[in-house]
Amino acid sequence: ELSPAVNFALRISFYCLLCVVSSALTAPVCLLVNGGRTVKNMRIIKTVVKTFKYFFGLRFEVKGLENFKVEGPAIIVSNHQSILDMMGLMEVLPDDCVQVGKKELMYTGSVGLIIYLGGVIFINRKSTTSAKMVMAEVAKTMTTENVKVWVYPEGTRNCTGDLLPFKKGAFHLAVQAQVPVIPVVYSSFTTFYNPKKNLFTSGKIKVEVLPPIETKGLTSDDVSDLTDRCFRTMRETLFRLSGHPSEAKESS
Ligand SMILES: CCCCC/C=C\C/C=C\CCCCCCCC(=O)SCCNC(=O)CCNC(=O)[C@H](O)C(C)(C)COP(=O)(O)OP(=O)(O)OC[C@H]1O[C@@H](n2cnc3c(N)ncnc32)[C@H](O)[C@@H]1OP(=O)(O)O
Ligand SMILES: CCCCCCCC/C=C\CCCCCCCC(=O)OC[C@@H](O)COP(=O)(O)O
Repeated sequence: ELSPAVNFALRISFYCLLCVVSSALTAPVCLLVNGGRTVKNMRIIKTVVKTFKYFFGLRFEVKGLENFKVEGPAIIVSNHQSILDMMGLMEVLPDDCVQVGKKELMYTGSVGLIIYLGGVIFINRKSTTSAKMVMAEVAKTMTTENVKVWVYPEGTRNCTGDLLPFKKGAFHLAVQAQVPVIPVVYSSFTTFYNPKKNLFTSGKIKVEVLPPIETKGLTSDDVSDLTDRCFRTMRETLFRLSGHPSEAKESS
């Protein structure tokens, strides 16, 4: 029998290998079908990534997909626990939706290439000014190009079973473009995935797409309130989905 540490390392290495190999095989398909960097490639990437869950015994139980059916663009915000999130992302990703990612992801070989081809917007987290400039540009183009933008407002991975405080970029973006915010919550992975405990087994992930929060008429003065409201709703949902109702009560 393998030790938990070896078992964990093998499973994570296999996940990374799957990502690297699938990206190398999918990139030429994206180039042939769509000719270059475009959000249309996300449909191809999604089809491939949706098969990954079977290798790891993961099941997704999704509710509220109808909440994505808003007219035109929107900002989607969700909790970010692990590199495994890419499976959960592709499980629910609506058409014409790009993600905001850290620019370091560009330098991960074939994975960087596929992420680039899928139209991911890269930001430099070390420079607030440049990140804000990129986000302001996105606010302009998302309306003209009719795309949704997926942001992880915690700004980094966090697998503690709770949320980190939200950064405000996504909410500035929503107010600048006057588009709704759609929160998406994934239940905590902690029962089946915990790198500190070398835990990575099969498991079930509950996903809930919450009703859109309108931003029409809001100004930059309202961004903090909008951020807080979204944070509270998502935290309550996270605890409800993950089975920690007492903590949800304490936070309200
Ligand atoms: C086929 C096989 C495939 C194999 C599988 C592989 C992959 C699948 C394919 C594709 C999927 C790719 C998915 C990629 C996911 C990547 C996920 C990530 O990388 S998460 C990390 C990066 N994302 C983020 O950081 C987003 C969240 N962060 C923010 O929104 C931040 O606010 C920020 C804009 C980045 C700026 O952050 P910074 O820390 O520098 O500053 P603050 O947030 O503290 O803000 C300072 C200050 O400025 C105000 N502010 C912020 N933004 C704006 C704005 N746009 N306009 C005006 N003002 C702004 C903010 O309010 C603060 O002011 P104050 O404190 O007064 O409120
Ligand atoms: C030639 C270079 C070769 C490098 C090989 C690297 C191989 C990488 C392999 C697999 C990675 C698959 C992961 C898919 C994308 C994951 C996106 C992601 O989850 O990024 C983390 C980011 O959101 C937050 O970063 P931090 O938590 O702040 O850190």
